Amino acid sequence: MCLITCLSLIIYTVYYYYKYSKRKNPLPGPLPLPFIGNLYQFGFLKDDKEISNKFIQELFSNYGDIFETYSFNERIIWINRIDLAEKFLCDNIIINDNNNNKNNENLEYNYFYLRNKNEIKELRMNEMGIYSNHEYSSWKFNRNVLIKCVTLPKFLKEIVIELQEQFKELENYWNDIESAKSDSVKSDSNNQKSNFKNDSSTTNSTKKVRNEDKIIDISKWIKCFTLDIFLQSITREKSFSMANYYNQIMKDDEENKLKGIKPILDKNDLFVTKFKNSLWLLNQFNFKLIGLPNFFKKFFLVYKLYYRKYFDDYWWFHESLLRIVRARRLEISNSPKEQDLKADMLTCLINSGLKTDDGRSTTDEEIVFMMKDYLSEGIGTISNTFSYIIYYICKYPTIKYRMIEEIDSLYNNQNDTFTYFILAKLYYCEAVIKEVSRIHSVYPLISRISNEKDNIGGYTWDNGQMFCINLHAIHNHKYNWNNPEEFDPERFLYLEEKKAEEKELNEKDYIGNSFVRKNINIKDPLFSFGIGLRSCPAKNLAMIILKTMVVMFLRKYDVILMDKNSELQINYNNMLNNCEELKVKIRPRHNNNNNQ
Ligand code: HEM
Repeated sequence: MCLITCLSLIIYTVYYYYKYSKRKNPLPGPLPLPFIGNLYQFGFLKDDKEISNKFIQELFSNYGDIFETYSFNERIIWINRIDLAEKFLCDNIIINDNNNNKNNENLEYNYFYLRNKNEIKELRMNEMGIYSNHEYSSWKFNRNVLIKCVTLPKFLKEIVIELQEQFKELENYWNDIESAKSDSVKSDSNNQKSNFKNDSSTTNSTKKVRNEDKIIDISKWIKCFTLDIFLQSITREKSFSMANYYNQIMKDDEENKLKGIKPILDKNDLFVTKFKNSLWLLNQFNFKLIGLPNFFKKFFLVYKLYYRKYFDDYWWFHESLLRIVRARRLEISNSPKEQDLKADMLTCLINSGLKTDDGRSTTDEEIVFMMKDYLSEGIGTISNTFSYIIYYICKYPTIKYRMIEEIDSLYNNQNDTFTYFILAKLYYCEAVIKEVSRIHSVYPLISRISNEKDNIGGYTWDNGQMFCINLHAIHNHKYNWNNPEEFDPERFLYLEEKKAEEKELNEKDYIGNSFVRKNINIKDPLFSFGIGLRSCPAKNLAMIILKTMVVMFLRKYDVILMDKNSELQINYNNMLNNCEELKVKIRPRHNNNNNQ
């Protein structure tokens, strides 16, 4: 028996490498192993945290602009230069219909699919929502509803106000946590005090300022802050992630800990845990199990048992959202017509889906899947981008002070609530956000599957070929950018000013500037929000949220890194480059008399 098994394995291995040597369009890349391909190098068999985006970037340095890897038996072609990815940029639909007959049933769209279709049916993620949806008409319908919501001026106005309310809560927690110990301030101030710009309060009382310094892990606070704002907008109930985190920090301080609301905090914690587990499960199917035959996903008992807990949490979370949608729908239908409804995300999703261009309304289930998209796509991207912004402006204080200057010139009073209209004037802050997104992609990789035979990178590929587009490599490639390793927001300032001046982009204007155009038909050189048909439908909303957060923070606080030589601590997890820790010292600026 043993001999037969060994013999079969040897025969399979020989056959595997024979087929590998005869593959169409051989490209450079690491040698795959039978059954698992290159997954052992991607850390598949280890803990999630060890999957390294760094490894992918190393492959790029070793194998160049186009290379290949294997996930189980699925061959993946990696694209690392923008001209090779030009076909994916198209946001028009390529119709594969021989009779040129616009019959919906016969339409096929190239590069519409992000992954293979063989994800587990049980999760229903291939037919609902946006991100994982494989059904074109359902995807388009849902995407349009979401776009309608996230571009509604009423929604945008409200979210900017909500952010400011929430920020006040965050500040209250910051005020309550122990001020930086004078010892640490003293030793630290020797090295770093000069980094804090001399604001008026520094001269008033050094002692007072010292006591107001706070040492915080801003990446953790901002994750909780974003979680709260998104959960609140989707559930219409107060969420308590910041409160929970505060209690965690104050665990030894019984006096200051929040105790009265413990049952509420526990309820929130349970909800967040279920949400995180269902997100984890989605990502397993979307990305980790690419290439695993569906047979194993469906029938492999150990596999099913291993994931059981996550399946249960997935459906627990789903049912909870469903109950929330039904209750809100009822509330809306019972409210008087003349009543002005709040513009939270849930209300907008329900209302925008009531009468759509397609002449049908969204079902409760569809709304639940969109809510999940909103949460899963919004929270990590926003919070991590904000942490990177803080990191880079600490590394480049002159840039930080120029942002502060721009903010101060627009907002006289630190305590006034501001509207979202004024955010459009923050050209420099926007340029900084874009430069941070370029140099450090929070979402470094995206994937596409061809639906028809096509030529990419000078090779002809059959339909069903999977491509991975390395946004991080594209954003840092010498082919497109002058001195890509330099952190230089000016390159985007130029684009923004040009945009404002001319309204329409004139491609020639970019030649010779920071973005080097090589006859590529690209309107915007930054791809942090993805590429083409499936690009992020909420990029405007994301920019509004990020700018609001930057204004709220910088008009009140100055910030420095605890360790000015520290590197960003990043883990590639759930498709995102997650900032694990960012210890900073913050100091109220007090440069406004109204704030005293
Ligand atoms: C800084 C913030 C954000 C970044 C960097 C970002 C980036 C991205 C990227 C790279 C993609 C994949 C696109 C592709 O495959 O080509 C994507 C898709 C998506 N994003 Fe965002 N995103 C951000 C914020 C948000 C927010 C706040 C939402 C909430 C509504 C959102 C909702 C989505 C959805 C639903 C998709 C799937 C689109 C589709 O498949 O059609 N994103 N995003």
